[in-house]
Amino acid sequence: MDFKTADLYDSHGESLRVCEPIFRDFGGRVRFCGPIVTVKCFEDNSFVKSTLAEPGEGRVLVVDAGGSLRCAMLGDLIAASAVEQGWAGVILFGCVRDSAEIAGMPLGVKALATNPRKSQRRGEGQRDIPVTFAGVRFAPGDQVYCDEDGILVAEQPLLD
Ligand SMILES: O=C([O-])CC(=O)C(=O)O
Repeated sequence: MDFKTADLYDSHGESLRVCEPIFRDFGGRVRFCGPIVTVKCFEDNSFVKSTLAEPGEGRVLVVDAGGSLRCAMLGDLIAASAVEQGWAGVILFGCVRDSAEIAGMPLGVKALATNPRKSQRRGEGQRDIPVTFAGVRFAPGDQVYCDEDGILVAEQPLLD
């Protein structure tokens, strides 16, 4: 997968949605892209766990976790399940934990920060709805492109 977000921006300009630069990279892959699947949840990672246990088929899970810094929505076990199932990555508007292990995994992970506290699982959340954070709307089926410079969202695939 050979692309740079800066070059994609130069080619496609403001037809792309450009995320505000609030994310850090935690995964072993920094450059990743794919069709978007969405989850919306708050301090409850039930839907993150169940979605990443399904076949990923190279898609990217975008999690609107409300920007909470109070607990982690993704740890090494769920991240390992995402790798096993073939997800390209996770963009998480929230926190991760087990960051040392996640850094060694072939998975893209962009999130806000780390927190050792785990979330509660009450089975609450929503799936496959448009979500908005970091100044950008992420709709299921949109394409997302991530690298060390940031995150771009497009309505159509940009690469061959
Ligand atoms: O289980 C959780 O809630 C998060 C976690 O630590 C893991 O994925 O290993």
